[in-house]
Amino acid sequence: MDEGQPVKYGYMVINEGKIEGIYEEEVKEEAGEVIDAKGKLIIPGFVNTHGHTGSTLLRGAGDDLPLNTWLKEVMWPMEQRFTKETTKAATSLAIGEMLKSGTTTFLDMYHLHMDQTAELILESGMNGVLCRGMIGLCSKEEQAEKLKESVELYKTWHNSGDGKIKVMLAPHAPYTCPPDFMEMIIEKAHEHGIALHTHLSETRKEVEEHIGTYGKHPAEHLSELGFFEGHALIAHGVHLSDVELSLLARKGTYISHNPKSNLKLGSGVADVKKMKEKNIRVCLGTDSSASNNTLDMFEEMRFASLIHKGVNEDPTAVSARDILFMAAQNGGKALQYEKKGRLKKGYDADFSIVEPGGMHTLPDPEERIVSHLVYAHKGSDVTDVFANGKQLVKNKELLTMDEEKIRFNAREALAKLRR
Ligand SMILES: CSC[C@H]1O[C@@H](n2cnc3c(O)ncnc32)[C@H](O)[C@@H]1O
Ligand SMILES: [Zn+2]
Repeated sequence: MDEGQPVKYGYMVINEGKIEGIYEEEVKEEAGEVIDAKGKLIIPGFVNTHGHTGSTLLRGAGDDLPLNTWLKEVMWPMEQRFTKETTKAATSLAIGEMLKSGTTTFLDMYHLHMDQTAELILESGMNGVLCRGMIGLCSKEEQAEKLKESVELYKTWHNSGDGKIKVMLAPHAPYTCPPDFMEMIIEKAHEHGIALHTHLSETRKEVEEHIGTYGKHPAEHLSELGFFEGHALIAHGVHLSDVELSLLARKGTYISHNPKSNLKLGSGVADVKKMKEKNIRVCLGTDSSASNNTLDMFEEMRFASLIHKGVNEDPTAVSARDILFMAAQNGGKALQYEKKGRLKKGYDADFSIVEPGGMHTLPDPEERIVSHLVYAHKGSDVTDVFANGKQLVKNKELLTMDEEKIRFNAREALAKLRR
């Protein structure tokens, strides 16, 4: 399903992980396996462009706090106690949840055990972008060590697993990475041609403090340091000035819009209507389940579609098709996958089958299907999921992961943390 393209009925042929073709007539050629999705919807796999899978066990911890307090008093003290086992339990749970709700590609910004995350992604069959999140509130030696680790991660994993895994460099945010450290990271990114990802202008407080300290807005400051000269993706962008938005438009920077997290932390609402008017490349992310609290891209799509209509008092602010485009096709581009996020010949066979029969999606004439996908469907309507042509979810069951084990390990790992 592409932007502006109608819903189609037909037959999709998959070969060697790619979409070989989509036909209106039945294909008579012999097939290895035929999947009957009659009466169901086939949609592109979602691309979740911002999250922290390692934080998944903190779902429901530290509710009702603003970002600054939430990070300093809940997240960071808890995360300091995370072991490799904790992170494995958390990331496995996140991958399972994402897969079962139709996400086939995600970006993970985290600072612990990213090699293990890479292994888990490959085992699951999903696609993932690894970002070793760097917080620079430490000694110069530690900063250098974090950057070295990030570059190592790139050298080891970028484009591995037949291109399933990618790596970006990720300074956590301008308020945790002083300009000289930020500059070092940007230089390394340019030296190796690595894309950059960071949290940017998420809260009013951080922007005001940045202006107070440096006399300039954070995005303008990052631009001076060269952040937007290569491929760049920022998360949030809730408090960007008009000048900054125009700058990001000019630079072709991607913005991961994370509406549920922004609402839950009381950070505000990004001006997606204006971003659209300025032709900024917007994609969608959940952030972590500690600030969301689910990783269901259907929910993210619904919030993204509704809040901008409400805040702008304009029901045309963002359409259902705009949102689907952000959740799949633009996400694929933001994460530098050339052929993801579309059901089109030559694209990777990343798709989900969605059950249309629930009472919450009836009646369902053809012209309302896109509307239903954004305004009515939920992740639990996904029955089957494929990535790179391989089936990963069948009849709502994970094929490459042991769900019982994931559930047990998540509870156990949290219990251990609390002991
Ligand atoms: C060092 S990268 C991982 C780091 O990021 C924290 N985090 C999670 N969500 C957010 C957010 O919305 N803004 C800023 N930082 C966030 C997470 O807890 C990890 O410490
Ligand atoms: Zn985040």
